[in-house]
Amino acid sequence: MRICIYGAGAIGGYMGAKLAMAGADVSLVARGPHLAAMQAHGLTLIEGDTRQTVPVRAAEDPAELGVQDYVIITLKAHSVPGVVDRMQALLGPETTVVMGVNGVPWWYFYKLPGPYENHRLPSVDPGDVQWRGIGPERVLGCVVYPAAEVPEPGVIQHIEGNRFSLGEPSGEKTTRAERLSKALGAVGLKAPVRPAIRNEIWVKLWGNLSFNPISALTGATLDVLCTDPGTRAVARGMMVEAQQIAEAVGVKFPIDVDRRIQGGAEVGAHKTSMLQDLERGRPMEIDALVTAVQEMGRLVGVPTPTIDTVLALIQLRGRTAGCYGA
Ligand SMILES: NC(=O)C1=CN([C@@H]2O[C@H](COP(=O)(O)OP(=O)(O)OC[C@H]3O[C@@H](n4cnc5c(N)ncnc54)[C@H](OP(=O)(O)O)[C@@H]3O)[C@@H](O)[C@H]2O)C=CC1
Ligand SMILES: CC(C)(CO)C(=O)C(=O)O
Repeated sequence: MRICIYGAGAIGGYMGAKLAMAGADVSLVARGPHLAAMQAHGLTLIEGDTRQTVPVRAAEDPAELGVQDYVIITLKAHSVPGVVDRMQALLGPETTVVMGVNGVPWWYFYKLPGPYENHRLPSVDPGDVQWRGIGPERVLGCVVYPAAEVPEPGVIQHIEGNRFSLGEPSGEKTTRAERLSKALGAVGLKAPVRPAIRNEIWVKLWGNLSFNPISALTGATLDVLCTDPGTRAVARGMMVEAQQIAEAVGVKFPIDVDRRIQGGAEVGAHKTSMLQDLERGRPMEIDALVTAVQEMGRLVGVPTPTIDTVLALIQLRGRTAGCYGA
């Protein structure tokens, strides 16, 4: 089984290292000093007290890697449209593409029974570039739970978690999903196949939608922003609006808003990825995490006053910092 990880940074590097250490046929697409370090010295994974280095097949140009059975995309959401052309070298008629990316996925409405079936989301897929160039029929949905970082080029620091939930947009149990689940399970990752992956996408998104921009606007860590009465109320307001939107498109939440905020508080003094990106002057994942939810609200007719306010603030914050927009 040939697996290529496209965007082998923190999350893709973690997954890639686990696969490579177990002898799987895995290759990595990366760039810059991180790619150069992996090519020269291999990929190092630090997990707890263990530090292991493994040789990996890594390239910037996917054409060097050939057609794959699975392409696992672990880029930031805003980076995916720009690589669709290059990715074609990895895609054959049977290739499955796993979207290991936070936020509302561009394929969201594919095979979703109801009035919005096959609706497109310009905020995450401008010009339908992914819909046309990857194709929703190739897609296996994924919710990424582990936390990881790249402390220096060629090195992945695993922080916590090992679950990558998988699910077909149609909810069907398929051989391609089961095969990947087994392959990831065999290397020490958890990859359950879910019958309703969108439910899980929203539970994760609840936090990213609200905690991430609030942390970037305030500089606060999760423990603080989830317990400060003012920011907690803002997060709660965003999440309640999001719940109304999600339920309007058939999502069922297994927990309530307050339990989800409590979960965020329990993560502790952790900076969200959006705050980290802002501090490092890197592009922020605003559109997949927040703008797309506003767009879905407009689509289903749910007002989003709290989301609109926070989105306006974080977009301007991102622009003034050179981390968002043109
Ligand atoms: N890190 C985490 O703990 C978690 C992340 N996620 C989600 O997972 C996804 C991936 O995040 P994460 O792993 O942190 O991101 P990273 O930025 O660490 O990884 C993405 C990698 O792709 C590389 N890349 C970008 N564009 C290209 C390109 N055109 N060609 C080749 N390589 C490219 C980046 O290089 P460069 O650095 O040069 O841009 C980087 O090494 C995001 O959606 C994130 O929100 C979800 C849960 C936790
Ligand atoms: C820390 C957490 C869970 C916040 O929602 C996250 O996923 C992120 O930082 O992107």
